[in-house]
Amino acid sequence: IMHPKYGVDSNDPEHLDEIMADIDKWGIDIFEIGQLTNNRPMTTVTYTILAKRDLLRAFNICSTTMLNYLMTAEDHYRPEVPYHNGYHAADVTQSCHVLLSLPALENLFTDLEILATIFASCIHDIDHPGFTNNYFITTGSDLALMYNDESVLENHHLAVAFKLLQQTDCDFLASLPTKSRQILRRIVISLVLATDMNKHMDHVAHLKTMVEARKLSGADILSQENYSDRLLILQHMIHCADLSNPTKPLPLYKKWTDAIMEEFFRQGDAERERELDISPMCDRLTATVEKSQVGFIDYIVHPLWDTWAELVEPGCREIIESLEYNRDWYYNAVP
Ligand SMILES: COc1ccc(/C(C)=N\OCC(=O)N2C[C@H](C)O[C@@H](C)C2)cc1OC1CCCC1
Ligand SMILES: [Zn+2]
Repeated sequence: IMHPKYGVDSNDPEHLDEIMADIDKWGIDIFEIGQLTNNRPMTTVTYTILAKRDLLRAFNICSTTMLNYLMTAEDHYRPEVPYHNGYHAADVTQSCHVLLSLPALENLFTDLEILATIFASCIHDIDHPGFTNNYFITTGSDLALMYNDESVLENHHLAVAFKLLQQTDCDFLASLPTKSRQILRRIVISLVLATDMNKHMDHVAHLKTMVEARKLSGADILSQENYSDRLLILQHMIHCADLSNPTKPLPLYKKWTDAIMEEFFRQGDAERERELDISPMCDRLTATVEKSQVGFIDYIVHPLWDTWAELVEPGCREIIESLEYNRDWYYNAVP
């Protein structure tokens, strides 16, 4: 069967063609893609990237099965959640796609590792309820009970994503040899668990150590051999993509900020309602949005991207410049 060019139908195919021409570029407008595809940004972006990278052919993946899985997965993101919905999944997937194409990483990863990274990105927040791990732990939720308070949401995203493969005509990995399936599953689990903010500091430290060690030994940081180093780079990559909003063109970044703040404020409303302590930055009555973004960039996003930039230099100089421009904009916007 023939499928639409980007896997989904559009109310304005010419306009979609124009936008999708930028699929390899940092700063593509994910919101516009969603509007042109009846809220299917994740399916559109992921299918286009897999097809463009020839991964469907490389692994003999049937397009219909792939689209069945992607649509079903996208249906398991919650549209009523302001930030952690299908738009964020599409954004992180497309961002990883661009980072995978950085010159410094050329020929480093196998097709299976690339397929695993794209798959992990598009499902990494699936069925996200719009509250933080801490909220589920503090309120003694079933989810926290299920996962013993350890990376609660990230474990849930993985369980949901792999369970969906069992739905009729959704197992796009059916044609992979068992060994490949096992390797892919291991990488996907490792990458989604790496998006847990609790692991952030360890991550940055671990990558810094690796970069320093490689510099001292004079070895080419990005040579093929070491599997665990390649996995570490992919973990850092998806974490960078997950925290890439402040590095995007300002109009997009501001939309992401509005979305995350509304999501955090709804959590704050629930905490106020339940007479719990209101989490940091979650109180809509006292929040300082601009100041919080400056702190987020200075303490979390900039150090993360600085470490990444050292690894792939000079590949993400523009991204860092955009981050620093945006930081100054929010700094000057502080009332
Ligand atoms: C565009 O802005 C954001 C985009 C994404 C996020 C997410 C999903 N996680 O980010 C890390 C996080 O949740 N943190 C853990 C703890 C709540 O302390 C924080 C400083 C960092 C947060 C964004 O901004 C936040 C941070 C400053 C105001 C709201
Ligand atoms: Zn995420």
